[in-house]
Amino acid sequence: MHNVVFVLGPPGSGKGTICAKIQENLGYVHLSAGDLLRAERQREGSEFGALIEQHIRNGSIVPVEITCALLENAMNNSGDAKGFLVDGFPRNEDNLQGWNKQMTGKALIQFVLFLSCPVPICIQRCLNRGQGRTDDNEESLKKRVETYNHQTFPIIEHFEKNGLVREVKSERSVEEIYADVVEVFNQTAKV
Ligand SMILES: Nc1ncnc2c1ncn2[C@@H]1O[C@H](COP(=O)(O)OP(=O)(O)OP(=O)(O)O)[C@@H](O)[C@H]1O
Ligand SMILES: Nc1ccn([C@H]2C[C@H](O)[C@@H](COP(=O)(O)O)O2)c(=O)n1
Ligand SMILES: [Mg+2]
Repeated sequence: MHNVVFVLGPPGSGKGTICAKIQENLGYVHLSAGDLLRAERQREGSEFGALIEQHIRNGSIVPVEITCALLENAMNNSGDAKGFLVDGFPRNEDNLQGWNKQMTGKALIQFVLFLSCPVPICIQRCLNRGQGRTDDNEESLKKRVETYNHQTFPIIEHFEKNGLVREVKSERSVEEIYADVVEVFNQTAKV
């Protein structure tokens, strides 16, 4: 049974940055759904490359059958990990239903780490990111924020109703955010 922490928040809220620090210090393995999709997009012979690129540029969400298979494969190939930080997933109802269908009995959701951050700050972070992403532009970001507000935030609200959300305000410095994140993990370990 894989232990899983979902990491959600608007584009540019710092999910990847904070997950990297958690992985470095707390023994969890970071799996970014976006990174896995970008790798699949580039993979020689992938039948999904064009579809993935279209969704990424459009800020829309790839069908869960593709994304969940990549996540499950990565978890199964990660050896005996303490747990997995599943970054940027589930991002919509299709993701959530697909996860429930494919991963029930295989994964236990410990909690959802929600990095909340004002959208204008997030947009500036993405525009300044400098990683050459095809979706770090005004047009794509507009659509990504739209997707987050209308499709992803309802997923966070779903988990909130089940008492699983741990919100950390993320407009602050990385150090301040991470200090609160460590406390969240410490509190979970005590339960
Ligand atoms: N607390 C912070 N303060 C200032 N800059 C930050 C902070 N956290 C992350 N950044 C920077 O903002 C950019 C976006 O961060 P990151 O890639 O971690 O966000 P993300 O939530 O994973 O975004 P996406 O959903 O687009 O993948 C990066 O350039 C990162 O270095
Ligand atoms: N569950 C997911 C996660 C990501 N994607 C696609 C669409 C996103 O805009 C893009 C980039 O994700 P990020 O690296 O910003 O977390 O990847 C998806 O379709 N489904
Ligand atoms: Mg990211």
